[in-house]
Amino acid sequence: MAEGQFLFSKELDVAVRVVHLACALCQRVQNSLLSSNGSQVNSKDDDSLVTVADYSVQAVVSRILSEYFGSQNLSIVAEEDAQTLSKSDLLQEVVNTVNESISEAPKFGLKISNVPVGPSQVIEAIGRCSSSGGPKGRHWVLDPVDGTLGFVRGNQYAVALALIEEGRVVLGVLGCPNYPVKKGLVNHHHQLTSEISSASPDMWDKGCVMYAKRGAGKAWMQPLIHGELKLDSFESARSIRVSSVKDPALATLCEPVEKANTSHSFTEGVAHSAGLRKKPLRVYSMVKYAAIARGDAEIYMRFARAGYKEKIWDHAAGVLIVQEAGGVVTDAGGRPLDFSRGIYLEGLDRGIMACSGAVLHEKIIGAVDSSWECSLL
Ligand SMILES: Nc1ncnc2c1ncn2[C@@H]1O[C@H](COP(=O)(O)O)[C@@H](OP(=O)(O)O)[C@H]1O
Ligand SMILES: [Mg+2]
Repeated sequence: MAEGQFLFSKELDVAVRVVHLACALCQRVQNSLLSSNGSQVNSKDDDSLVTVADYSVQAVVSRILSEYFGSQNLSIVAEEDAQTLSKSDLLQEVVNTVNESISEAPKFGLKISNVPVGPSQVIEAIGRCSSSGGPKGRHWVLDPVDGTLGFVRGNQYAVALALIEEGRVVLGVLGCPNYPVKKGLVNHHHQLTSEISSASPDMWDKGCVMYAKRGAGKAWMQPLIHGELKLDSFESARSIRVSSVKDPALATLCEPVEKANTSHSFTEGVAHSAGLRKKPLRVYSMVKYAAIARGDAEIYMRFARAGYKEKIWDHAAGVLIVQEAGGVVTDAGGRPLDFSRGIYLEGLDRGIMACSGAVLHEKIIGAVDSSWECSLL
């Protein structure tokens, strides 16, 4: 048996279970939010949104990782900030949501003390996630709700948890509660199937959790569990693989929905010059990486405005899953993304591109270079 097989086994097991638990939490909050006119949403100082789900997932993940791996030397890099929550009118609802989620942890095979927590413990759990990562040691990286805008709009979002060791991503887990395992991202009419999937007796119609371990050469997908089912083993996991399409004319490009987060006009020019013919799929969150890893799309491009610094929690889990599923992820200069330099992807050359294989990747890199000179980016 390969020596690396057992490396990070416990970490992966806990991370997958905790992401399942977090997805269940998010689904409840998203349902209640959509029926209550957004009373569970605040704006942050940078005008982005934060919800009860963002804070609650961060608190639950922090408590469970501390329980399993000890709080002493635990380093967690995550998006939400305890001080902002302590002043927010969402605090009580967050406390209730955290307690509700922790009480169902056994269903996900997680053991954690079920004594209800109060506001100060929730704030402490969130505050524990203020590590800034770096090149040495082990760091968990969490985006509790990636694509918060998609989340509040009843659309796609993801829960993303990764483990970085000595500056390299070694585990990636991505929960995609509105990405049905069976139906995929688009229907027969090429329309996004992003609305919340309706109740169905078939578990493969539900959202999914994907995961990968560095060096395994494989990535996996499981359906979310619902109702009285328990997550006892990982038998329901199937391996996923990137698409084998090499012809740009047949390739699908994924990109952010928000024009503030990428230059749609630049990527349109690149796509045209590389010979892409299909309409791009605009999708919120790291579900774009999931779509590449599953073979539902071939290319993900992201060109943020000059001066914006990409954060590691928006990429770590997705990048590893795409790579282990057979894809290639680099910056626009063809270099690997550097997760070793703190909370930002420092030194990123222009933009990010994830492709299903080397042939398309090379064509896209070439098209970026030829389009760059004429662009105003
Ligand atoms: N100006 C900007 N350019 C690029 N990305 C941005 C941005 N402002 C915010 N983001 C990031 O884009 C993420 C959403 O990605 P996408 O556009 O692919 O759906 C946000 O994650 P959160 O929703 O977790 O805050 C946020 O971190
Ligand atoms: Mg994010």
